Amino acid sequence: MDATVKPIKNDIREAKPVVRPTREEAEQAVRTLLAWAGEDVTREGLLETPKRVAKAYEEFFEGYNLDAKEVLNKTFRDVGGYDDMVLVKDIPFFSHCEHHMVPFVGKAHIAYLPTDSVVGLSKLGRVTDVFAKRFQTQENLTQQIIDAINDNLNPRGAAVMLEAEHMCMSLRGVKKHGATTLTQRFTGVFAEEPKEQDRFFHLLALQK
Ligand SMILES: Nc1nc2c(ncn2[C@@H]2O[C@H](COP(=O)(O)OP(=O)(O)OP(=O)(O)O)[C@@H](O)[C@H]2O)c(=O)[nH]1
Ligand SMILES: [Zn+2]
Repeated sequence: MDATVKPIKNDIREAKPVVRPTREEAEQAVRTLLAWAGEDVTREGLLETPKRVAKAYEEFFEGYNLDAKEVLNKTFRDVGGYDDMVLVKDIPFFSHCEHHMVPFVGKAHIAYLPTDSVVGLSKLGRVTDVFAKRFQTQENLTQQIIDAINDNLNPRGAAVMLEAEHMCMSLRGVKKHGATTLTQRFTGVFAEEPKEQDRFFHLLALQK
């Protein structure tokens, strides 16, 4: 495979290879946008900006190089037979809206009911970033997180809720600053038994 052709990991769209432009082409695209916005791209303050933006993009979108399977492949059995709900709430994340390429920022709440093993708690934050650090819709992000948990942990049930503010709704367009979007997905026992969903919501509502 050509070095510039990379499949997107953990994505149903991964069947289609992605041809990546060179870094120089990416930097040139930044210059084009600056000039289109009305800037003089030769002024001193902007000379290094294309390079900085490319570097920032490598960080914002590193999820395309990450693999959820690798994040979730290490599990532990030595938890005294614990098989009740594990919930990590208020996981901060930011992603970028695929429609406007501006951030949406919020918190993820992720729960699962283990079968016979658990995963390191930090990995739920890491798997959120595997998918958040891509161009996304909030719905797709929610679905990808829960799919990764189900595919890799085989839990009795999983629940994912995201709450986020979309800058494309706050800073431009409709300009509804402070509006929060909630998305949620339940699978397994959480989908089948309302009592389990209620427990999830109850634990989410508990004050620290
Ligand atoms: N469902 C969903 N919509 C999103 C998300 N992020 C942004 N959007 C919406 O995507 C829509 C794109 O609408 P368009 O009419 O194609 O684009 P637009 O003219 O820029 O729309 P406005 O934002 O209304 O100005 C907007 O309504 C956004 O609010 C997301 O994560 N999920
Ligand atoms: Zn948007």
